[in-house]
Amino acid sequence: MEVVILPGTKQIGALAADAIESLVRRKPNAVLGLATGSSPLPIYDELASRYEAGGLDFSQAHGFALDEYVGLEAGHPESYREVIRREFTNRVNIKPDNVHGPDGAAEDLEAACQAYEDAIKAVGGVDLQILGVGTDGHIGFNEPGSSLASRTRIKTLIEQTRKDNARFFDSIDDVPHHVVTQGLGTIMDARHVVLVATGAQKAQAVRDFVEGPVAAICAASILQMHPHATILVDEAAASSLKLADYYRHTYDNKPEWQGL
Ligand SMILES: N[C@@H]1[C@@H](O)[C@H](O)[C@@H](COP(=O)(O)O)O[C@@H]1O
Repeated sequence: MEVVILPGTKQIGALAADAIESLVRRKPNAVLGLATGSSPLPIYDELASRYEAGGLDFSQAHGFALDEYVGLEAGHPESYREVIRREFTNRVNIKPDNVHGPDGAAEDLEAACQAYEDAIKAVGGVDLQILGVGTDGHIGFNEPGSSLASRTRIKTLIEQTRKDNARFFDSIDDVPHHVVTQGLGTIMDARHVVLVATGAQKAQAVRDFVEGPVAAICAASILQMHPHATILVDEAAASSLKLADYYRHTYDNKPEWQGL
């Protein structure tokens, strides 16, 4: 796990975009794992401006969303399918048919979750998975207690997550209780994961998953077992890390050829 402490969201967006740009240049049909929430927005903004400036081509790339609410009608502006479209895929030249999300409106959710796993496998798996983290340490919608080996499935949201996400809805009553999410096992299959956390409200979760034990009570801690996990944090989100100085020293002295 590599922890990179950066001054702010602009630098975080640029560094993550560098990793995605070099992947897409190396492998034009790269498979990107796309996350919602506010944390990845600087990455999407940066990728959209690099695309507009010319030279960054997503025409052969694929995108797979992490998760989705259950029970929102198709086209609901806060369904993650719409959010991903609005915040990222509509702003670059990725083909709409190449962008997928778990189907939270399916009649048979279990079959839809299996079909999603199959679709990811069919394109060869995710090359780079973008992640945020919830205040309770969830990634995707893998709430505390999620099996560390879980696959795409239905989950029930913890009240705190519904409160955290209520800002996107008219009221907390409109936030669904159920979601479908890639499992921790699914996320762990991605070849590179890049997690972004910013702001003091994430400091505890960051400390728990980076420096605490690997445990289902803090789902993101499974990333300690990932061979290529990059954690991009601002100073506020890094403020509770015991080894912050070591992470800074390591990154400052990193050989350039290593990349992210
Ligand atoms: N399912 C999403 C997560 O993928 C995201 O990481 C989390 C944090 O969001 P934010 O980045 O807005 O804090 O929110 C939601 O619960």
